[in-house]
Amino acid sequence: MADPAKKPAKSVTNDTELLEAPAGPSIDAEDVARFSALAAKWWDVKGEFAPLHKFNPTRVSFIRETVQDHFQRDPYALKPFEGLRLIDIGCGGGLLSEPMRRMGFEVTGLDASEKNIGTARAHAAQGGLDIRYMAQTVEQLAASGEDGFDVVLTMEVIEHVNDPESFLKTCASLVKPGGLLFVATLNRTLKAHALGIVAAEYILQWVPKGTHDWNKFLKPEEIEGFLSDTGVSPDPAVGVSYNPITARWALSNDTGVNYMIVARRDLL
Ligand SMILES: C[S@@+](CC[C@H](N)C(=O)[O-])C[C@H]1O[C@@H](n2cnc3c(N)ncnc32)[C@H](O)[C@@H]1O
Ligand SMILES: [Mg+2]
Repeated sequence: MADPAKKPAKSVTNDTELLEAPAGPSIDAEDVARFSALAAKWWDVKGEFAPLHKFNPTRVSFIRETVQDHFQRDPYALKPFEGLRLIDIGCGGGLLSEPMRRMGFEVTGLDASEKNIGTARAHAAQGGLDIRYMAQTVEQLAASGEDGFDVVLTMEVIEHVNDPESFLKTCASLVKPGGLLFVATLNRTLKAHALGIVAAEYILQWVPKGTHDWNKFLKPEEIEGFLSDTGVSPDPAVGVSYNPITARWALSNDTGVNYMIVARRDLL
């Protein structure tokens, strides 16, 4: 297995680690291979994906509250989202797909890495969760004539793709009339470089070195620009910040490091 700290070779054809990654305009094969190499670690709360586990409760409750308000669902229901279709694009090991299924959504989890999908499937089966997992690119799914989704999630993925604009436009095309798109990523600021890369990868070593490329981080206005002619309208970005004193993540007004954007498609 490749050492995730070391960048795999560039060539797609000469590296077996990379062969399993489907090709497509948004695929950064090197990046997908880095996640594949860690596939077994997705559910290790103390492993390489510890930060995702740590901020999962914050983003899951944000999604829950936003969807509840938007679709006027009962906040006290055990499974408030029954009857709604959700797709988790770049689902990795299913850290979001699973809580979404538990809240009643009919869930499709899609990832470019066959190995990640293998981990996600095995974990969902252990928990008795019925989730449709697919090792595909979003472009392949969109081209297959798939019906739209009430909720489209692409969380912590866009900073890992090539051609983020075409990737996001394809994601937006999957949102049904009246539906929602959630995008989460890191901002291209000096602060995000200091905290998201220098601190997280080198000082605290929360994630393997090389996990992120600062040049691929996006400013909220760039995401808004990509969405401008897609028919989905973005709300203002919401920050997600880490408090080093309480060691907790929370929503905040500071979009300078991690942030999420919700965009809405009008009903026909
Ligand atoms: C940081 S992980 C995020 C996982 C998950 N969304 C979460 O937040 O828990 C990024 C994931 O995106 C996947 N990925 C990268 N580029 C992709 C693409 N173009 N299409 C689909 N998945 C992609 C990787 O394989 C990896 O599993
Ligand atoms: Mg990331």
